[in-house]
Amino acid sequence: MPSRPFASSPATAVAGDSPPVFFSKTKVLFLALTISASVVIFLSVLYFLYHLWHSFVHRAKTIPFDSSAPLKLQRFSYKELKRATNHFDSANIIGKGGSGTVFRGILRDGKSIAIKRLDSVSLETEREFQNELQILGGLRSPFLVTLLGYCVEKNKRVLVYEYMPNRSLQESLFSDGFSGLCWERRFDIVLDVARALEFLHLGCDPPVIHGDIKPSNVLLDMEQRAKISDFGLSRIKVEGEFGVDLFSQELGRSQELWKSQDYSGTLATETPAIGTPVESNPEVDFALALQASSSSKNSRASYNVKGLNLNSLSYNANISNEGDGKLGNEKGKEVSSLDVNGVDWSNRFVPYDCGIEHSKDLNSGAVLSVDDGGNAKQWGKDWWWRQDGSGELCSKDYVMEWIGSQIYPTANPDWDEESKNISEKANCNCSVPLENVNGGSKILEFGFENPPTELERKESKTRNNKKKQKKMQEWWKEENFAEISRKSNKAKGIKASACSKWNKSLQQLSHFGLGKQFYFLRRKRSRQQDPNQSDLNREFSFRRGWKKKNNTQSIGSDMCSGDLFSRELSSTTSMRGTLCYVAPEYGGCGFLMEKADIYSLGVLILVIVSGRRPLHVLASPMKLEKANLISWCRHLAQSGNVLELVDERLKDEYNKEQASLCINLALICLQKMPEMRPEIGEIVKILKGEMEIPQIPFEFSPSPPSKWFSRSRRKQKLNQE
Ligand SMILES: Nc1ncnc2c1ncn2[C@@H]1O[C@H](COP(=O)(O)OP(=O)(O)OP(=O)(O)O)[C@@H](O)[C@H]1O
Repeated sequence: MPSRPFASSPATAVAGDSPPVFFSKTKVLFLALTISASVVIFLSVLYFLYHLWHSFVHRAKTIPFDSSAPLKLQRFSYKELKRATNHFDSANIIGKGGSGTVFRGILRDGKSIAIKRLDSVSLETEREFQNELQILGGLRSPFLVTLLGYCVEKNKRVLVYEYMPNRSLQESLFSDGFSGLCWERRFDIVLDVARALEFLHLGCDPPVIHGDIKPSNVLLDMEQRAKISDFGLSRIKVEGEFGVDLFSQELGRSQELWKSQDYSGTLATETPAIGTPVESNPEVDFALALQASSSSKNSRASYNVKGLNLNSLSYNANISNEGDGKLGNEKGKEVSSLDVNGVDWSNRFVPYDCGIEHSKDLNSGAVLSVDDGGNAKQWGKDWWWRQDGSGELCSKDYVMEWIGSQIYPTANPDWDEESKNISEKANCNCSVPLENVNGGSKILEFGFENPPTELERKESKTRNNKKKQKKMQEWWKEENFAEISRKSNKAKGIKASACSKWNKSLQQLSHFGLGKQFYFLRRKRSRQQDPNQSDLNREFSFRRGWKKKNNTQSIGSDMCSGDLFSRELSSTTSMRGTLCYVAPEYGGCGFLMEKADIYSLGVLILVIVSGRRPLHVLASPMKLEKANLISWCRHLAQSGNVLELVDERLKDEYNKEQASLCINLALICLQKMPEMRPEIGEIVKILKGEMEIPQIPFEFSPSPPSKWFSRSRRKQKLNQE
């Protein structure tokens, strides 16, 4: 049987029948496809690699806030911290700030820690607590104090830091017990602080603005290298050029609500004390204050702050419901989350045990829109604009009034003839604070918080002090005539706004009486709150408002705060920063920008080099020209003798070249126009000797009366204005 021939396969048939052209066409097509696919793949890989490289390069430069990452901070129990500090024994107190007391503690493993226990839970402290956790908690740098953890239990708020054995620069420079710092250390500290700011401004993405650079926030480690701390007032620069903080918007708003609804409770409900009396404040920054008062108003640029998820209303309401200010017991609720430019803060919350509930409305993407022309009634708008000076007086005004009240109604022991001799002795040490010179009680006369009693007034009369006071008043009035008229017009304008009791009171008074009025208003208010509490036992902090004076003398800033006034100019919704260190353009009314930190750095450099406080009123009026460190420095720069500013305690043991570099650099940082101040990167380079220092500008600020600032010249200046 013949075998069945194999049927030819179609392929064979095709191969056999088709012309070779078909084959070549397919081949070409196949080849083309392969090549183009490979090219696409190659390009994609190339693109991917480029992206990888690009992000790697960027990552190397900055530390992005990984907002989605939960905080890697240890949560301590209150019990644990209590044990570490021996029941918060006063013997373990290492410092006291505006918001709380700092204790030294030792953990079970023997590690030393610093524990900051907030005095009370108010909206202010809450904001600062959160700021500290969310900003400092997310940053690691050898130039920043490390935040190790926190404790949140009921109404207790505690922050745990690495322990800095040499405490603060404030103590090293001004405390009697400290031997002082040699020049090399001082220069290193200047460089360390500059590098810390370099890290915050340039090394972080988005940049962080510290907002409160001052000696008590510069802590020293074992080797006396500096690290900066206290991020309670810091801001993350998130939107365009404006520094926006995480909490002030909502808390500012909440505070308004809180005040208006007059909640009762154990939580501090005090209005942020603005322009209220200062208990023991021996120092006044004339030049800065006047300079601040004369600087132009902040611009009212329109902008948006998007996606601010606010639940402080519910937070607020929750507190109010509780009545006693205690917070409930719900777990894992966030205090707030902020979504700005894609930055989602929702995961960066402190897991609270307390009943802080989400507000559905607010968390469903509420948008805070700040637009000058717009009519949007979103959250925070009222607060924002009030802060900008459209309704309430801003810190500049308060500073003016404060100075007026200082010169006008009080007997100032600093200008006392009799105290001259004592202080002259004290002047040997150029940084002897006033309280050391005159004794603690005398300070009360100087301060704003404690106007002189009848007895003190009589005493001051017998000392024939009036003449000098009058002289000062005249000088001050003359110096600020234009400003006063402007302000009184403004006060009339405020009448219409009917903003608050404060403003109503303001318009009824002449400018010089305002300080006094603040005092009485405040006094009345505090008595209403606690009739048994003596005003003398309280002290004023701009940051915290009135607070009870702690009898325990700690080594901290309270104790050595000769610059009591420079201690705190608030973290209230309308005033932030520390007077004498705060930039004039900011002054609590403007937007916190990097250049505000640069200004504070300028003041700090002068303080470090001179070993003096920014404002150091000595006992003789003749010394007033030296009272204001900044204006004295400017004066010395004009006469080409900046080295006179160097701390006398250093004798001749300092590097003259470095010292004049520091002073000149400080002068550049202290320019009124923020744009004229150098960037932090340049400052670091200048300090390292990698860049030439720019030419020193001469920027004059109003100065106290002295031989070198004649009356005719002042009048001329006024006319020019
Ligand atoms: N980590 C720390 N290690 C050692 N001492 C510390 C530490 N943190 C704070 N202190 C001390 O406690 C003092 C008070 O610090 P705190 O930050 O509470 O207040 P402040 O900066 O003086 O004022 P404010 O908080 O009102 O700005 C500091 O001046 C310092 O002496």
